[in-house]
Amino acid sequence: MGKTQKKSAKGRLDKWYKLAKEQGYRSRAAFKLVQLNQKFNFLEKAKVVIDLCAAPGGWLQVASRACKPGSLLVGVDLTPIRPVPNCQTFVEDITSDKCRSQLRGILKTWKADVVLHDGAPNVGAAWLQDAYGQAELVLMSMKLACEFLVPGGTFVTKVFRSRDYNNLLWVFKQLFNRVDATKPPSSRNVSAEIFVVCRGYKAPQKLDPRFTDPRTVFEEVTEPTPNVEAKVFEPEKKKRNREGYADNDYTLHKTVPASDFVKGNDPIQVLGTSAEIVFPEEDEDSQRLKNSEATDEDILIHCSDLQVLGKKDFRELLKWRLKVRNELGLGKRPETEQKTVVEEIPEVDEETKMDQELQHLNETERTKVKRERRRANKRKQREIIRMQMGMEAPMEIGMEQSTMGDDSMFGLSTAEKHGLNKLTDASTPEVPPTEEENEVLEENEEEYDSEDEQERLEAELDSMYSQYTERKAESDVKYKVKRSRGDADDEEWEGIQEQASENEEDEPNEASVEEDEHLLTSLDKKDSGKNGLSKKASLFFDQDIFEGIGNDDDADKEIVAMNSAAKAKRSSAKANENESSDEEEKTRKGDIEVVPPVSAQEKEDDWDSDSGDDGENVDIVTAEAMTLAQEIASRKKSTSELIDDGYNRWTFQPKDGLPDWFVDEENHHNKPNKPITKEAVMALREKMKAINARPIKKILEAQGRKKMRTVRRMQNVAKKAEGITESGEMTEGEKSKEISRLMSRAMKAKPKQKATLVVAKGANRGIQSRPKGVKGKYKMVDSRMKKDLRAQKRLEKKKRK
Ligand SMILES: C[S@@+](CC[C@H](N)C(=O)[O-])C[C@H]1O[C@@H](n2cnc3c(N)ncnc32)[C@H](O)[C@@H]1O
Repeated sequence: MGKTQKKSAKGRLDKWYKLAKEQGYRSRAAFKLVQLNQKFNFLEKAKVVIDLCAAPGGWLQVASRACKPGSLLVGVDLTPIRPVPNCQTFVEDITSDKCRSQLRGILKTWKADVVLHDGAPNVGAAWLQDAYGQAELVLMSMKLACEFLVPGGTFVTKVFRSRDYNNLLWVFKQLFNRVDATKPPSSRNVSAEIFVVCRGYKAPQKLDPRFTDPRTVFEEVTEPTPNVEAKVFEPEKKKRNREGYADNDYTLHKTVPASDFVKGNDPIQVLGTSAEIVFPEEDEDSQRLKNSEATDEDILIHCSDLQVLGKKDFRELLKWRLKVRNELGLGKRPETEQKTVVEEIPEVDEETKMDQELQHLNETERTKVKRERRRANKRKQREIIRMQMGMEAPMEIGMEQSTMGDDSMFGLSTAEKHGLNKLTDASTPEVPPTEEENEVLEENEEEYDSEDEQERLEAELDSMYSQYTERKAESDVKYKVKRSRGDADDEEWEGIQEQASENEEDEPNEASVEEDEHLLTSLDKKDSGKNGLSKKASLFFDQDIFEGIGNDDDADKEIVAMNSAAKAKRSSAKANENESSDEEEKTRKGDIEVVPPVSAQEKEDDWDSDSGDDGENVDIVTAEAMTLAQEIASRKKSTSELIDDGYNRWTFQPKDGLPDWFVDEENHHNKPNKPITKEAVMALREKMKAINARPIKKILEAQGRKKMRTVRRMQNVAKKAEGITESGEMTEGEKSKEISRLMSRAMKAKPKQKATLVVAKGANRGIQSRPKGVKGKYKMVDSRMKKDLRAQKRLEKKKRK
């Protein structure tokens, strides 16, 4: 960087040239489109692309690689283009009517998503003339683009920085929503070319002919006095006042040494008239400036092309100049210079008036849009309230599932937009907002600053989420099952003990009562010689923190008393059944029993009593539950271990006040990873196999019906047999014969009525009703079926032989 690039034949063979060779592009220009597309992303979505002035075809190659397969790519140029895969090309002058009709013939009723234009008349010695010719060509290409572009389409063109540059830009802005001028890195600095990407074609019903008439567009605008300050400080606003290259001075690329810019008294003049600030090696001061700490990469980039800088960049350069002036010991800026900077930009010309008018119009438009948005929000809110009151179904207000994606009300993006970013931003470091962001923020603040508004939005968010879950449950059975299972799981996990006592309400399980009692007893005994505690436990309880616990631990005693009372209640129930034990009798007397440490055997008994019949009939359906069940059954885990396991980082996660969608997401993703064993999985599989092996309900019902029919038949036979035995007309032999005949008839299943097969051909082809002449059950078949059957029989016969 810094070195002036020479526009010599050797200079052309730069890295882009080599890269183009390497990647098989026909021209180094291809990289310009690659880089433009990287920045603005217009090719990926395009289905129809027109490349005006396409020879030798580099841009067409890029388009054919970037667009979707099957896209229509058309290239036109004065010179023939060698065939490019997936592209159609023809030779024509883009300014001619023939070109237009040929394009129409290829595109038929289609419209182009992107129109590219990289045309340039052969820039020779007569620069001024050629520059005008190029600007005219651009205008013609724009005219063609307007005819073929879809609304919202993109037009990419190359423009030379000349007198007409600003006029062209002004026209583009009238026809497109966004106009960006840029110089891709692969475009040589010495070249005056600049690329303009115009997005969002407004597609006016009638194109004002003045926009495409070179005489009107390039009409001279008289500039009373050149205003360099305006160029630097208001480059966007004052673009139309730029006079391009000075008369009789057609040097395309003016450079100025950095030392001149820094030492000089009129930096603004320099910035307004030069194309590049260079750091020549022979200039000691410039080199010092280059190596200065204040000179970062951004500054070097700004210096390399002043023509594409904006207001902010110019300010940065001026700030940098001040810094390095101090470093060079040049001190403060001379008075005159300071004056220049603060000086007000003179306004008053007609152009400024037009600008002001335009600004005013824009302002009015913005206010209108804002008002409409606010109204739409209010309407939506009213509709939601109506819906919540059951006055309207969600579909009636157009909240379909499709809107429930990222952009939906509970999508994070929307939530953030509506000021709910607190939820997601907690850990994000604060980044100072840019000017544009500030504007947006201010707008948002204006609209959503009140707390009521936030609450309303949250309520809206919640209600839409519940609708979403309902819809999801309706359409997704799996989700329904999962949710119903999940609801049970969703109850806050309060540890195993609490859950157990919840289940049994005021009947705490015996093991837990004894655990508590045992703990207290152990604590009691701590002072009196730590009986019953292991050495490790004794050491643990020896710590200062436990001092005095054993003496006045009323709370714990209260717990034990409560547990004992519950136990007493249960014991009395048992006593009624004459099954009272000694222990229970003691409890009935109201004693707070001091239980000796539980021995291994007693512990085992605990397990036995735990697995008692009063437990709920729990169905184990997950591998985690099966693992736990096996551990309990095989006594790998004790009660206290289970309780300990119940306390983890998920145990006391507060869920109050959190929105449902957030809690659902948490339940889905943030959950304990409970261990499972291979045995548990196998056991579960076996269980499922056994369940699957059971006959299904319908079969069971059919079997039952059959049984019932047989019983009824037998009852009938019994009645008839009674009649036969009582009859006096028959001999004993005849009677028994008749009865056994009746019996065998009743036992015989009625032969199934066979269906008549009717071939669907001739008059029977495609009929919906009963075929003529067919009685009873029938089945429509095609001739093929019968033939297949015959073939099968033949084969079987053959095998038997
Ligand atoms: C810089 S080249 C285009 C390079 C091309 N984009 C690529 O990537 O290979 C400029 C082209 O514009 C063409 N051109 C100039 N005036 C034209 C016109 N009136 N109609 C059609 N093509 C024109 C020239 O023939 C030349 O091939």
